[in-house]
Amino acid sequence: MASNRRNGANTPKPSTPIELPEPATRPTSISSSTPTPHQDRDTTTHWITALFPTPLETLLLSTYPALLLLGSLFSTLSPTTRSAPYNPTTQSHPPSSAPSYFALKSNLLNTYFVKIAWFWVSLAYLLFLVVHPANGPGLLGSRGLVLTPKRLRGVLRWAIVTMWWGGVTQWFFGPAIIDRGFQLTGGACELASQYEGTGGGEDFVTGQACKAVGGTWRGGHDISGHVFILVLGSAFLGLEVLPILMGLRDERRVRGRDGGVGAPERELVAQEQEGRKVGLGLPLGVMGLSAWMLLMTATFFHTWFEKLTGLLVAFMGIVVVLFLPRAVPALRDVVGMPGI
Ligand SMILES: CCCCC/C=C\C/C=C\C/C=C\C/C=C\CCCC(=O)SCCNC(=O)CCNC(=O)[C@H](O)C(C)(C)COP(=O)(O)OP(=O)(O)OC[C@H]1O[C@@H](n2cnc3c(N)ncnc32)[C@H](O)[C@@H]1OP(=O)(O)O
Repeated sequence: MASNRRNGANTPKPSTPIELPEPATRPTSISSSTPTPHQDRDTTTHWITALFPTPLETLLLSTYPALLLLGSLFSTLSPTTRSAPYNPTTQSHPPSSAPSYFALKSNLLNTYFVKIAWFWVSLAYLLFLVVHPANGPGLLGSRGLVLTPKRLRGVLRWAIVTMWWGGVTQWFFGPAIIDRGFQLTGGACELASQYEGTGGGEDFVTGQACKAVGGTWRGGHDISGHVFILVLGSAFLGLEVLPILMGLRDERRVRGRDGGVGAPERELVAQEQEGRKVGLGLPLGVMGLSAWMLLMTATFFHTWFEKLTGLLVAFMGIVVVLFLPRAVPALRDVVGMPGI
């Protein structure tokens, strides 16, 4: 239904549509003109429908709530997990009675993947930008790296998503948004006895600082940082590479005048194929690991409400960077859209 409307079956076309080179998965025309009064209603409808995800994007985005539900359901139904003691303060099962290897905080994927997940997401995305031929002549080609507008806008979208990750988990003009939310909902640092009577628990305004002095970060709502970072990173990567995966935009393929592929062109085609493999391999790998760790997080850690808020805060960043520009031409002119 939504896709029919987006494809213009029922919606009158705005007067001066910008001709964007649209991949198959995008809305077909987006107006940048100032609406005249009689166009207001149509323009509003168009503005809203432009924000809707395409069917493929809906499929990608709905895997996140589905994985969270699946994990939560498994933890409720599995007799082993249900009967294992759970400590809400540490948000985990005590290691001595952990129902699975992935229920341990020290599991290898948690230590080397999730705990530094933004490094992996950034590496995968920046590599995709610099080697994949859909973004312009790439690092692996004999023509060398060309700084195309697509690459610059891609870096800008990454920078904005990175700022959202940083603001939510690291620093937001003081404590990060997760820590501020925890305190606003009544949470505080309960200090170990040796610190009592010194500065007081109020001195420790982040969960990390509190745990570092042996205190307990207790009482407020703690958004799941794991759900947040896994969803934000993998949805960003997924929505960025989807148009290239599905649209099969092959405009950089080099052909001779007769339409055939000659010897120098063959070399270029081989380089481009290498760029495609390397460029897409890491993002897809990071997405796969994220899906697995999201399932494990949903199964063994956090309450359902902490997982839900982690998901919603991640989606907020995705909507602003990847969906809002479709409806706001001024924003689109600056940050662009994936694949375009
Ligand atoms: C065209 C021009 C191109 C220009 C570019 C040029 C070249 C490009 C080429 C190459 C580029 C090369 C390099 C670029 C690469 C990078 C640049 C970017 C640099 C970086 O960017 S570098 C930053 C790295 N830095 C991170 O990336 C940190 C990520 N980190 C976090 O942001 C937090 O850490 C977070 C969100 C994870 C908070 O998490 P949290 O752990 O505190 O909180 P949560 O509420 O989720 O968990 C409560 C308790 O449950 C446990 N728990 C839950 N789920 C679990 C599970 N599934 N398994 C085991 N334990 C689990 C937890 O372990 C915790 O336990 P406990 O507190 O005791 O640890």
